[in-house]
Amino acid sequence: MRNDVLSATGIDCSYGPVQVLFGVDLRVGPGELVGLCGPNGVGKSTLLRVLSGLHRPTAGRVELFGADVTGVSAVRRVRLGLATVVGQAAFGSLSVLDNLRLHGYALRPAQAHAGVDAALAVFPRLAQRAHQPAATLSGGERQMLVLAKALIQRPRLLLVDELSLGLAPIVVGGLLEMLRRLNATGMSVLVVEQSVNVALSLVDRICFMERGAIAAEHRPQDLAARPELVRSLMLGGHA
Ligand SMILES: Nc1ncnc2c1ncn2[C@@H]1O[C@H](COP(=O)(O)OP(=O)(O)OP(=O)(O)O)[C@@H](O)[C@H]1O
Repeated sequence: MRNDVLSATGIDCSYGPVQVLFGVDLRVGPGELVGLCGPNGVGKSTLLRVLSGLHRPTAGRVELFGADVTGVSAVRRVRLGLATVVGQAAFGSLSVLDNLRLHGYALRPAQAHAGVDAALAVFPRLAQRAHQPAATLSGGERQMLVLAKALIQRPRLLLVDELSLGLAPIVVGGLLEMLRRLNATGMSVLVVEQSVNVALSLVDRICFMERGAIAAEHRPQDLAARPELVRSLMLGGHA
């Protein structure tokens, strides 16, 4: 579809001789918040790596904002408006502010400055800790820092891998609220989530992977009264 912000069609992907993605089709529309769930090892993170340009598919096509980016580098995808949030990596001995500044290195100074200010405005908690070494942040604050870094580039599409991993529910609740607010500003978001309950509380549409492909797609409201279906989709083997 022409106005999709992200469209992946027929994606195959392998690690050496082992194929892990089999003809994946996935799309994210403008302003949509889409979840990607499924059992461990089904290929969710691999798909995210393919979408962000970190791993080359063996077949298929990836389009971002209507442009074919299948063979395009991760850096050029960032320039087109894509940001990816994976893990909680930060330079522990550097301050929160320096971590953010470092992330804006590829931007013009004025742009980087404005990007850092905008990111800190989204996360006042980080602004309070701007001069603290990143190593002293809590898990939730570190997750805020990786989200804030992604925001510096002012992305139009945000890919998030495992936002809730290892975090207390109250911390996750705060991060979800942040994602909702960013989405409300018009930013499209694709989240890979291990917790189906977290995903269901957040997204407009949820895609379930099974055996390296998208096996089902639902609106959260359609799943509210179908816990058995949700369980089988999360365990795999339903298709
Ligand atoms: N760098 C790699 N080299 C070889 N195989 C890999 C590599 N990364 C992942 N795999 C394999 O590819 C398959 C898909 O892994 P992937 O991490 O994409 O799944 P996932 O759905 O994100 O899993 P999880 O929910 O546990 O993070 C798994 O069988 C995994 O062992």
